[in-house]
Amino acid sequence: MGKSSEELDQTLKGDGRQPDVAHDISPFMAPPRGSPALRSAPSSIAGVSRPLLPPSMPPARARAPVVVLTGTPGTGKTTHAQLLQQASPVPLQHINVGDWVKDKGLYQDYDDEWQSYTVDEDKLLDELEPLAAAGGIILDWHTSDIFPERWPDLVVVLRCDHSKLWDRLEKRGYPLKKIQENNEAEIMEVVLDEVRSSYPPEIVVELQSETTDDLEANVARIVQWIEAWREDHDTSDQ
Ligand SMILES: Nc1ncnc2c1ncn2[C@@H]1O[C@H](COP(=O)(O)OP(=O)(O)OP(=O)(O)O)[C@@H](O)[C@H]1O
Repeated sequence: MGKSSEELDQTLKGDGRQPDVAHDISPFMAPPRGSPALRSAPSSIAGVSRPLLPPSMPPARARAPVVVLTGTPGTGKTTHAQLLQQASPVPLQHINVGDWVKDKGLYQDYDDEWQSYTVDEDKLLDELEPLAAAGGIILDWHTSDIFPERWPDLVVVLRCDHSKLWDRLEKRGYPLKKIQENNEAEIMEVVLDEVRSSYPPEIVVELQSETTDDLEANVARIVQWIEAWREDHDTSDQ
């Protein structure tokens, strides 16, 4: 069933990576690309804001869902994606979109000052379109509002207390300016705002990602959602 705390610890310790240019593809550091107006803050972010429900009228198109895992850099998207991939009852391809952009050259240029790539959104969407249509993917990125509304079956926004987030980003060796930008973005709920203005509320869920318990509970919950999605889609005879 769930992972032992030892295994979870191992997953978490395993991060230890150095700052990677792929993780510099940050909407918070790049020159503004239509960043959303900061609307009034949603209510409490403590815990889950709404029940995680399967879609009621699913399109019969895929054997497995498209799950978007988003959140400010450092909130735990990749860690969740890796564990979800292992725990999922259906095969899911984990796409770290930042890495894709870098590896496949899906960018226009690199901004030295902001240490950030300017993503070529058209190229990126063209690359991802067939995968999204086939289903069975986890899209792991801090920018989620460029994905067409029809793509995701579930959008998970990970949240983290800003002081914890600061520590995580500091451990990565991010420059102070970049830590501040991302920290402020988390406080101002920039990603959550983007998601809320891009996708229907019934497919959006906000989850805390501060502890290993959160991590384990979140993954278990998404797995449950996938089970429900499968039943809804009756994938048994495909
Ligand atoms: N729920 C959690 N509990 C404890 N530590 C966590 C949790 N989620 C993530 N972490 C730790 O925080 C760090 C950042 O996690 P991770 O790389 O998964 O974030 P990310 O959102 O994918 O970042 P980026 O957008 O920059 O790729 C890692 O060291 C990871 O182990």
